[in-house]
Amino acid sequence: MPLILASASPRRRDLLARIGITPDAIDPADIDETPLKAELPAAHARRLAAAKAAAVAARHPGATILAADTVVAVGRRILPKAEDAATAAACLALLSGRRHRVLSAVTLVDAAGAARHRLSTSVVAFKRLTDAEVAAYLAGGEWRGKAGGYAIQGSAEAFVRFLSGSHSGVVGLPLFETRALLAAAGHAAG
Ligand SMILES: Cc1cn([C@H]2C[C@H](O)[C@@H](COP(=O)(O)OP(=O)(O)OP(=O)(O)O)O2)c(=O)[nH]c1=O
Repeated sequence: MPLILASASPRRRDLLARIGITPDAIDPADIDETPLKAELPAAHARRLAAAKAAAVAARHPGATILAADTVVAVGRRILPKAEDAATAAACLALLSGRRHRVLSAVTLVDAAGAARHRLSTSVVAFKRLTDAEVAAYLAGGEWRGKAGGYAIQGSAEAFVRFLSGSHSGVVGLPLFETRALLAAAGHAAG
């Protein structure tokens, strides 16, 4: 049965390829990603992954749909996706010298329309960032479109003093959880 990746993120496509899965189609959900009032980070990631999968499933009856959502959180606070340098700078100021969580929720809707969910939680600790490090990182542009204003798959990995959890989950698609969901729906991963 066809597999649809409900994501505009090229990182998610590349991560899937690492376990030998090429989706038959890519159909981004394009839903409203605004957090609800007082919504906690894990609930937010779960809700958005489920909503992306449901929106795309409605367009592809009988297909398997895979969707994910990644959230960077400091305590109960959800950091924005950085679309401009000022937002990225504010995120980096918050992350400098402390630990944060990265929550990646994955939803798979099977051919019969049943949804299954998994959540990956990672803890990441950044070094204390100097003004020069922040300025250089902002100039590099890797933060654009990234939750929390950084991409661990790029130069920001050099800021990471400690990581516990799932590296692929921080990048956007936790491969352990994704493989389990795909296998349960009859899609063999490498
Ligand atoms: C923390 C972190 C996030 N990110 C990215 C992954 C996601 O693309 C993005 C979080 O936004 P998401 O809303 O999870 O995903 P998206 O809007 O890019 O794509 P779609 O909703 O269509 O699936 O941040 C990294 O690439 N590296 C990182 O280290």
